[in-house]
Amino acid sequence: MAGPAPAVAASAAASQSPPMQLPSPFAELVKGSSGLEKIVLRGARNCCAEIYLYGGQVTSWKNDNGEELLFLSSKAIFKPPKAIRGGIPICFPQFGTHGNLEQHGFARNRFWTIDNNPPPLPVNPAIKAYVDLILKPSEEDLKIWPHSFEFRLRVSLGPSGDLSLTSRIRNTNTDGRPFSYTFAYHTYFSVSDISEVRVEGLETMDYLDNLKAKERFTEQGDAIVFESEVDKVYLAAPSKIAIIDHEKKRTFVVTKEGLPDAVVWNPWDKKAKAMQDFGDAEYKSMLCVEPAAVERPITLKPGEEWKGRLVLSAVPSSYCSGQLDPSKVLQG
Ligand SMILES: O=P(O)(O)OC[C@H]1O[C@@H](O)[C@H](O)[C@@H](O)[C@@H]1O
Repeated sequence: MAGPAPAVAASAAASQSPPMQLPSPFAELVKGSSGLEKIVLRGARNCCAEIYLYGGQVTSWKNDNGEELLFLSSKAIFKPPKAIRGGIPICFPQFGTHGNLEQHGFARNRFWTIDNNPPPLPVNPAIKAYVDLILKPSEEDLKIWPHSFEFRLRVSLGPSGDLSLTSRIRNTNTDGRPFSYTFAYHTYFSVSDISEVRVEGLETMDYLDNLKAKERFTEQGDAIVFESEVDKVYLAAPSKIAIIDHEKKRTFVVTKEGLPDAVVWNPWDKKAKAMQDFGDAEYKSMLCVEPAAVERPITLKPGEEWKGRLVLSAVPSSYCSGQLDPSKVLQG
C-alpha cells in the first residue's frame, strides 16, 4: 500500500506564510473558512481529515476516493461564539442541558492551540498523520466553571483511513477540589437518505428521551430506523455501533472507549427549519451518533486524568440474501 504523501509541497500553495511546524509531516496548518485556522491531515491515497483550532473540531473526513464521510451544514457559521454545525463538535464540560452551563458546554466554541509536546500516548507506529491540540480554561472560563483543567485531544488518521480522536482531560486544580463533567463526541455522519439508514447495536437498550423530558424508556424491536425527530441518550451502550447506509452500501463503525453512553439525534423537518445554521432539507442527509458520558458524570480529583476515545471507520456494507449481516460488522 502506498504511504501518505507528505503535505509539505501542498502547503506553499495553500498558505502564503511558511507552514507552522507540526510534529507530523503529514499535517499542515492552513487558513479555512472565515480565515479560521485548520489543520489538514493527509493519509494514504485520498484519505484526509480537517480540524479547526476553533472548537478543536474535526469538520471533514474523507475516504480513499476522496468522498466526504462527515456532514457539515452548507449554512455552518465559522464565527465565534457560534459552534460550527457539523463534523465532530466536542461537548465539554457539559453535554446538552445536563447542568447550568450553555448547551453542550464551552469547549466547542473556544480556540484550542497546537500542543507540540504532549505527554506520550501509546501509539500505533503505522499512524503517520496526526495532530495534538490542547485547551486550558481562560480567566473568563474560570468564572463560569471554576475548575482548572488541561484537555488534550489527539486526532489521527490511520493507514486504512480510520479516524480516531483521543481525549485526555486532567484536573489541574491546586485547591484540592475534584470536578465532574459530562462529555460527547457530537459526531455528524453524512448519509445518503435518512429514511434508508439503520443503526445496529442499540436495540433493547435503555435510553433517556430528550423529547420527553429525559424520561427513561427501553428500546423495542429491531435496529433503529428513522421516520421522525429522534433525540435519545442510550445508556451503557456497546463499544461498537454500526450505522448502515443502504443506498450508499456503506457502513460506519463507531468504536468507543471510556464513554458508556451514545446519543442519537436527527432534528427532522420542523427543528431543521428553526435552526439558523442548518438547511431546511439537510436533516435528510445527516445523522448524529455521539459517543458520550451523560447519565453518570465523570469525576476527577486533582492530578487525575480521564481518557475517552472514538474510532470511526467506513466499510462497504455486506449483504446476505438482501439482508445486511450486522454481526460481520459489529464482531468482525
Ligand atoms: O444546536 P446544538 O446546541 O448544537 O444541539 C444540537 C442537538 O445536539 C444533540 O446532541 C442533543 O441531543 C439535541 O438535544 C440538540 O438539539
